[in-house]
Amino acid sequence: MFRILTSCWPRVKATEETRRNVTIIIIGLDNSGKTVLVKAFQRLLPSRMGGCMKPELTTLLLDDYEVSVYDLNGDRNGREIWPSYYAQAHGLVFVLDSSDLSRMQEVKVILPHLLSDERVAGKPILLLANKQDKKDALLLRDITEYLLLERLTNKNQSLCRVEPCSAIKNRQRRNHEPIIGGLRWLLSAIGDTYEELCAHQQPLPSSIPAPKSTRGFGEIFSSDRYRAVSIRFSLQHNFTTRMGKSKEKRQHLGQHSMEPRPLKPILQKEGIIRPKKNTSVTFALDEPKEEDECYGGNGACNTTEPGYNQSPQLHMLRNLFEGNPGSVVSQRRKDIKAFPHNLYNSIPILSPKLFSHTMVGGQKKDM
Ligand SMILES: Nc1nc2c(ncn2[C@@H]2O[C@H](COP(=O)(O)OP(=O)(O)OP(=O)(O)O)[C@@H](O)[C@H]2O)c(=O)[nH]1
Ligand SMILES: [Mg+2]
Repeated sequence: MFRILTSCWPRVKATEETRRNVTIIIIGLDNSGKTVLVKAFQRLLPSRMGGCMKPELTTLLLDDYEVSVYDLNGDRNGREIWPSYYAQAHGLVFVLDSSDLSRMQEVKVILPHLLSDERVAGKPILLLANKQDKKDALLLRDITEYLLLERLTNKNQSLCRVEPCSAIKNRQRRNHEPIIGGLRWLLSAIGDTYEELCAHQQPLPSSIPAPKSTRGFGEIFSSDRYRAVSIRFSLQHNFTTRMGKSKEKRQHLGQHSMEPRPLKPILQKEGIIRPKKNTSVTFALDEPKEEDECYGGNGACNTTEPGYNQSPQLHMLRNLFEGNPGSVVSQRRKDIKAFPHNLYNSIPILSPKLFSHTMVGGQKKDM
């Protein structure tokens, strides 16, 4: 017995030595399901709680990573302290409640601020579209279109993957494959630029500032949900508002006294909500041209490989609207692999600076 243990020890030690320490933060509006998700991770993976000093901290082991996960509150006060954690995080998980249409606009306002923060820009982000078990849950393609995710992630150079999930879906492990798969993707995206991310990492401030009562990030964006849904948008207009007010003013949602309007009928009217169908939607984007690859600056492509003789925009659009199932994209086209699960849709979005424009509603829009 002793001999068996001693022979195993070098291997365990080697694993510990090669294990990478990664910090991620889990954020999103209050009630989106962050804590339930963390509990699911704790059930599914070897884990350690942060103890009484840091109740928001959980440590997970997955693959070659030891992951410190901070579950941050999403209410108004909680949002004020998110920024204290940005510089320490290697990557982010943003959780949204796919069924809470009345708060989608809040998410839409928060995300650009989050992704453009200099402590966040360029870091990989996993967006978990939670509560897919609810019958009103929005489809992934509607969420990504509405939140302008492709544009946002390109602009801020952040790799982003959107994963539909249900944190409370019954407890069998296979039902949680989307969240484990999503976490794996996040870790591997972090692993690809680990040294660079570590070089910019800063430790948590010794004391996290208490939320101020002055008007801050949390207050601007967490104002009452019915005001938030009064913003109108349309696919044709790239979801910009039509209120004729200045951009800055439009972002301060609370300033408008428009009648609250339910979001779902607007989405339906604008053709954004399509019949519910669990088809997969995948973006497949290339990195900028390498010597031996196609898609030069002029968009020309000489390869004869099947499926590669189309512009990246068209390819992306085809995947988006024809719902090519079952493919997943890693950072380069040549690394595209079979998608490991088919329980839910998935939209991995890869966004090195690739496009000067995007296709929305069949129209070319400048970025
Ligand atoms: N139907 C359904 N309910 C869920 C799911 N995930 C979480 N919930 C419920 O949503 C509510 C909020 O979940 P929490 O995990 O506490 O939300 P949170 O994001 O941590 O909220 P804050 O800590 O306040 O920011 C709870 O009642 C959960 O049971 C899900 O996938 N489906
Ligand atoms: Mg919570």
